[in-house]
Amino acid sequence: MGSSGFNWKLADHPKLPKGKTVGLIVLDGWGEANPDQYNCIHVAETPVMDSFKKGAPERWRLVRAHGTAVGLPTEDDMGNSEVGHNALGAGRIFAQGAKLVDSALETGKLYEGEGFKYIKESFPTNTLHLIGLLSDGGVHSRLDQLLLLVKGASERGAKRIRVHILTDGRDVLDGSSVGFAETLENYLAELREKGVDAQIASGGGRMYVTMDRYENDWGVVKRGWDAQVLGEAPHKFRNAVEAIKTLRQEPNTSDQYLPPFVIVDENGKPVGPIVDGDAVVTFNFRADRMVMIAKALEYADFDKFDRVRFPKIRYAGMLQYDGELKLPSKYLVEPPEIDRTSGEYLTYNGVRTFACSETVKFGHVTFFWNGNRSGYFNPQMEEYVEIPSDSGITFNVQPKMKAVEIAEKARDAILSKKFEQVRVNLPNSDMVGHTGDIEATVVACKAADEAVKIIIDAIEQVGGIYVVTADHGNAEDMVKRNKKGQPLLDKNGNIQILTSHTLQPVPIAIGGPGLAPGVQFRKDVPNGGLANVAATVMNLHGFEAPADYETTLIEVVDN
Ligand SMILES: O=C(O)[C@@H](CO)OP(=O)(O)O
Ligand SMILES: [Mn+2]
Ligand SMILES: [Mn+2]
Repeated sequence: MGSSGFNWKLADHPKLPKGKTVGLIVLDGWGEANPDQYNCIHVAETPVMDSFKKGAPERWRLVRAHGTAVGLPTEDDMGNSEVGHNALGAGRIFAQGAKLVDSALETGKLYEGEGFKYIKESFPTNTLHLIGLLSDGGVHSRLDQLLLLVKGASERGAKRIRVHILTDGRDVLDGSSVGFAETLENYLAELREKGVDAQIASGGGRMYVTMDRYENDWGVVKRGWDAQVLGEAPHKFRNAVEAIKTLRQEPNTSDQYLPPFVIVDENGKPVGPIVDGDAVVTFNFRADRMVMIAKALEYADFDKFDRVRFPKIRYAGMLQYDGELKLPSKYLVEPPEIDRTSGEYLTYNGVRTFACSETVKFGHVTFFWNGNRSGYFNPQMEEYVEIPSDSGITFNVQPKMKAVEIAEKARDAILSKKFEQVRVNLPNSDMVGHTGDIEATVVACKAADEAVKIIIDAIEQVGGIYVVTADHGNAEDMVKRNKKGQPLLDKNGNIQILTSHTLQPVPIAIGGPGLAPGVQFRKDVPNGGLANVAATVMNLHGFEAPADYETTLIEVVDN
């Protein structure tokens, strides 16, 4: 029994034994697609992953990792780490942030909640600031939701609105920011005609300004703070479209890495610093890259960088980003209630867990895995190890990242026999895939494959079981395609590089000496997705999954 009185006891699996070491490997951004020159996984030497597919067809299959299979609004929504790891860890499909915000805006419920009432108190006298990612990528935020929120707020009394934009180029094509900024500018101009003083106030590229995660580099958040709150940045412009167009011409920049800028008036004064009494909304629905800025905006006690000024604001997140820290305390839309995750169950059923990745993905196999909850369920049963990531670089210059270090930590954890589950995320194919550098992504895929080898060799040694899968696609397709699947060319005849995730399914492979001989993938779950993995893994630990979990992918046949 847990402290809440809830019965966490899982039923024994009728056929599968307990106590095996299960190595659970998530390759980040590793999908299955047609083998061509833009499929970096195909181009790379990946003997280990290839052997799973070729060697044991009844223990290798594809699972869905995008759209409704992971709780996103439509089948056109690519997968991402948050929804992917949520599904992997929770074993059920929850309507995710993107969808919840859509419906809260559509029904108007967003405006009736505590969060909106709270920020609304600032409207008569002060400015409403909106900070977030400007694109239609649908991974962290969506432009249409931002426009609806601006409209809704202005109809409910917001007279002065300032938008602090973060340019994307990671979930959408590089170079598309100009268009998104134009759309927003035009919309704000319409509002100005109606008497609302609405403007873009600052900006910067998402990977260089504000949207760091897992405390990899507070300097990123500070650059955003300086521009958004203090109104200070190395670059000053009269409007955002001009800012983006100009700054993109600087060497080594892109939408993702645009330097911070502020918009100034005719006297050179910033148009929208954040001051006492203002309301602030971070409009991203996705959690990981909003937690750090939320801490800076909310915590009186804060020592990560010198804020210079800490204005007394009314701050709300689009969602609550961390369910354990209850951060931020005010929010516009209730987050998905991802409860009773597999990780929590396993701590109550004697399964000791080790989880590891490097900083940039550390929270994926801990925080996301556990339903957007930081910390341990039970520190006696769990150990989480973070390998520090390199910071201040784009990962195409270091495509091997910390794959070997992660794999060696996992290997040692497996050989120590202190854990029944050893879980890792290998970031390479995703992080390097996002840079759009095809050559480097090939190196990244090879490095990930080598890391898998280190871990499954350790599993062999202890007589354990491995489960290798991925959270969504990325490196298997690096080019934008037309409906027929042919690469699209830009005006100059160059292929259009796809930096984003994809809609592709991902592989899952099981094996190892500890796997009971008759275990194989069932044929009757053809539409299986990431949410089916949790029940599968519980089985491999010797338990039946809870009744409301998505069904297991495996069966045990007598042979
Ligand atoms: O980097 C990120 O924030 C996203 C892409 O926007 O990637 P992932 O979902 O793999 O973390
Ligand atoms: Mn991912
Ligand atoms: Mn990614």
